[in-house]
Amino acid sequence: MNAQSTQEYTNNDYLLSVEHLTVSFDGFKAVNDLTFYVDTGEIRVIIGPNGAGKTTVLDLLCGKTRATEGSVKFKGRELTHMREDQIVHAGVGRKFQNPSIYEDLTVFENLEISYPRGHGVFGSLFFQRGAEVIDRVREVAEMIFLADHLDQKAATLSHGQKQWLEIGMLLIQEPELLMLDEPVAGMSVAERRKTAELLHTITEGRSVIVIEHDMGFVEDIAHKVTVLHQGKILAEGSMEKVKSDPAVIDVYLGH
Ligand SMILES: Nc1ncnc2c1ncn2[C@@H]1O[C@H](COP(=O)(O)OP(=O)(O)OP(=O)(O)O)[C@@H](O)[C@H]1O
Repeated sequence: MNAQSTQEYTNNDYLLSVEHLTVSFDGFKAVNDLTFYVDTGEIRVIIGPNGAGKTTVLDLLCGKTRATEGSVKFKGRELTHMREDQIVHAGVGRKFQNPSIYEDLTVFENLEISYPRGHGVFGSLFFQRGAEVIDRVREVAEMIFLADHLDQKAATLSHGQKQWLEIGMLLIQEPELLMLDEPVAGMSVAERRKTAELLHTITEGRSVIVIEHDMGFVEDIAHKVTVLHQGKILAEGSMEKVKSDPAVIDVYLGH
């Protein structure tokens, strides 16, 4: 093994190793020399003021934005040179802020289309609906609290149910790392509570990275919190620790 490949596999203890990750937009470093590690089974929450670089970090991890420098290793594989679809295939799922579900299809059909063998809308037209798929759709629908809504058109779901459906569409692909950008924005208190329950259920054998502004929700879900400020880590640790950090109170929580 040469020196470079030895270095590439240094942090296999973690599901995700992000090291010295940097992206520069015309000289402005939106993410600046970021290093953090995520364990299997961990729920990591990224918080920080507007413009801190939170969404850009997820964009870098899922391949939507190319890193200028640094490395992202997922199960020991370098992701920074892979295309978005290759990263999805490697086991990384990303949910954006606005749900991208098919409103005219039922809950069942939305989940079925997302089943890996379905290969999107066109592939699924020629796709035999086997018992295996039906079982998996039912199992995921149960997890996302939509088992009694399988025949309902997605358009008629509440805002919270649509968010859960999209999480379900990712879960059916069995990602080992799931990234969620503000999953409870616009949800009722009851829906937030159920979403926290859902996140705790789905971390069995996988990790979740969540960007969130709702501190009550962060307290409910976070195993560890990373606070970003101006593209850098300001603080990291338990919610308890981060909450009482004067620098965090100064730039974020005190506002
Ligand atoms: N493609 C881009 N080109 C130029 N600047 C960008 C680009 N993407 C993000 N930025 C800038 O990078 C900074 C970080 O943005 P980002 O959206 O990651 O912040 P954020 O922490 O997610 O903020 P918010 O909480 O408001 O969503 C901002 O100043 C933003 O204007």
